[in-house]
Amino acid sequence: MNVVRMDRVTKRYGRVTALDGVGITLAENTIHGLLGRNGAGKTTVMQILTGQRSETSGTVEVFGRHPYENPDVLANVCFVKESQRYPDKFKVKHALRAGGLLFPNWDADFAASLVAEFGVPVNQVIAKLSRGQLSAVGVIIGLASRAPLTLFDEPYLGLDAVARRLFYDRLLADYAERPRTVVLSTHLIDEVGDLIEHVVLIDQGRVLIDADAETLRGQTVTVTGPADAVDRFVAGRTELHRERLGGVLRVTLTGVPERPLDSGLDFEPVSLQQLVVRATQPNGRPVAVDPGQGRHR
Ligand SMILES: Nc1ncnc2c1ncn2[C@@H]1O[C@H](COP(=O)(O)OP(=O)(O)OP(=O)(O)O)[C@@H](O)[C@H]1O
Repeated sequence: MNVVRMDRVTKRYGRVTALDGVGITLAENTIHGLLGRNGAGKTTVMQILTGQRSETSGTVEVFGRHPYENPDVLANVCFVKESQRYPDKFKVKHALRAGGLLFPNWDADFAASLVAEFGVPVNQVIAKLSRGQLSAVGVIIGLASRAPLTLFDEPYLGLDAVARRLFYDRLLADYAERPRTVVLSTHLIDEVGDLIEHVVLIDQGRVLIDADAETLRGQTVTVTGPADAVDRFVAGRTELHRERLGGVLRVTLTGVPERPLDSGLDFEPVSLQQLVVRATQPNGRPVAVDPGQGRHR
């Protein structure tokens, strides 16, 4: 079942077209990576899905209904963002209590264990927390909400590497026991590469890639070799990027299920981060990859 459906969604802010005909479906019980360069439109997508902004045109459905001012939909949605604001005098414990009131699946024991693991002072006024502690509060609320649709818009930017690892580990462990639909928007792609089951890559307001992560990883390679031999191999395939150094050509391709033996060409695997960089850098080329539904091991 799909939890989210966006069809031909456009969002304009005055003269700026932030989203330009976006079509996305997010499957139930899947961890999605919502990736793209600065200003690509990721936050706008998440704001529309969580009823914080309305689309200029197109169709938006979350759990089958439009999310805007729809309490039935929004009770099942948790949106955690880096710039999250809290009332001035709120202490951490107040934010956690609010989480318990807002989210039907809230797990107070889980929240308490995360507070201890992240070392967040619950009696501290939120405005006086360090940047990392503030990020930890968002992450704790996102995890303990157990919302059927949980979106994280880079809320862990303030966390140090150890705390980020803790977040990824707790997310994966909890998700394995209680699957839900998660959207992670991040620029730390290598760090979340193993978590992501489905990739949505947005560039300049358009969806470039919407594909099962495992398939994408397995079918994306960089081929290097003599220019004419590489050109013969890549003919008719979907190119993400090419660079030429003298007589040597290096092309990153997707949709390559098998590497031919004895071709005299060199095939290198491509990480998700490399793929995103190559697909979105100015001489990268848009790709269309068949969407598939993946699940964790
Ligand atoms: N309130 C606004 N008014 C005008 N333009 C806006 C507004 N919010 C976003 N934009 C523009 O819409 C585009 C998409 O912005 P958005 O915040 O969705 O990108 P993003 O992918 O989340 O970027 P980042 O990775 O930098 O957070 C950008 O060009 C941005 O400048």
